Amino acid sequence: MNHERSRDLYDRALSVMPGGVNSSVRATRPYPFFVERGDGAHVVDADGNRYVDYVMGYGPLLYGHDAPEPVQAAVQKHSSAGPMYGAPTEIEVDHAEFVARHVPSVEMIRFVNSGTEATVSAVRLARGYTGRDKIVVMQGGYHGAQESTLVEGDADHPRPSTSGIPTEFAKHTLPVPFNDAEAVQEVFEEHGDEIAAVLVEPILANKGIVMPVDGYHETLRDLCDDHGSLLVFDEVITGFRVGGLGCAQSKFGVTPDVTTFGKIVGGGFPVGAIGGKSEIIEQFTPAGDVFQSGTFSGHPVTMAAGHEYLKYAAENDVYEHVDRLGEKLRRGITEICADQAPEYTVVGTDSLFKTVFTRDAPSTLDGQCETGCQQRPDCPRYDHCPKTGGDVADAETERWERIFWHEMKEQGVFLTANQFESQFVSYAHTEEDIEQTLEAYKNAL
Ligand SMILES: Cc1ncc(COP(=O)(O)O)c(C=O)c1O
Ligand SMILES: N[C@H](C=O)CCC(=O)O
Repeated sequence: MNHERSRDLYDRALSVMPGGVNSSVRATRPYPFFVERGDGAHVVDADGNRYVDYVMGYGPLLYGHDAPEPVQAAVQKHSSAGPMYGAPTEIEVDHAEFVARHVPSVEMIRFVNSGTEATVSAVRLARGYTGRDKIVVMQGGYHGAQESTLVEGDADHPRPSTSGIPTEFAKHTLPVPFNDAEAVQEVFEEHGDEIAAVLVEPILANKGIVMPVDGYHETLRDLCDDHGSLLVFDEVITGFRVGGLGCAQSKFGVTPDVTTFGKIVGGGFPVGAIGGKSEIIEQFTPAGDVFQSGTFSGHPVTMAAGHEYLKYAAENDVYEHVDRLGEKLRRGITEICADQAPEYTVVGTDSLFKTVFTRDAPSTLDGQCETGCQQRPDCPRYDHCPKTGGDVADAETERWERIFWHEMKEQGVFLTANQFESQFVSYAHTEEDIEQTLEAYKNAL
């Protein structure tokens, strides 16, 4: 493939943008391809190369690059009618009502502009509501570019995971290993009456894809109830992707006090949201005294796109389609791995998928699970499935980034460029795309 124009654009970008990009994950080595346009499930780069796209904007694009006609019409209508006012609009109410109707934990919602803004506001809300400072997070969890959660280490020795965050800030954050009930119980024994919230992605979706083991979310729910802390599900990735319109909380049958959203709820436009019980969400200003505000919040174009996105999903076979193709991909890749790379583990659920380049040979070689990792105890590879962020951090990340990702790209398949980011099937993907992708996996692996 020829990438000359992308290389030239990257040269120009490097002199005016740090690392040549506006978000770190885009800086693939030796240089990223620059996208000219999307087309259904595909993207076309500046050199005219076409790829089957599983990055899907890192998750928002449930329909691929051609939104259904009602979405496009609503976006055009609202952009030509304003596009914004600094005053409330009916479409914000429509969208809030829709989300509240479908997501078990949501009675009220505040829309913001990014997933990061949603989790920042959720943490402030939890602290304001409980009058406590500490939050529990999962090692390997990701909640955007915010001070309270860019923290690594463990509950005894938390430290900022990036420069620019005062060490003092990190002492209010208690990281625990995902899926380890004992570890979080111990933290509650020691700090129970100081903990404002447990903030957790219901599925770790920024560290490979790690499913919760049976009973883990129930344990978190019980601990929060017993200690007067809030359970916050960060559904920025899983929201309206896993578990359909009820989100991951309906799939797992555990209702958090607060849910953060982003990505799909904005229909491809910048968005975030914090939803939950009225009694809690009403602590936000101006109803309550936890300050929260934003010039672009509830932007009519975003609200219209998000609302039509979700309405279309409610009225069509969207989740049936993306989940079926997701399963087909996971099964196909699992079969290829069983044959060519049995030490690798296929993970994911619904329309999420990833291959974790696990280093150790599996403890059981006589059968791969059929649909990728669902953390089912009866699966022959249950022990081998990643259970924590640390299990994925140990995978062969260099092999993914330096070799595999490039091989796939050269065969016309655009995957997320590191071992940790999820990949997404959209409504625009076809059986033919899946076949092409599996053929590429076969060659690349
Ligand atoms: C689970 C989760 N929370 C929060 C965020 C932050 O969202 P944004 O990038 O829109 O700020 C992301 C992704 O970036 C995410 O995956
Ligand atoms: N991990 C992030 C969200 O899911 C990747 C998107 C980004 O930060 O650009």
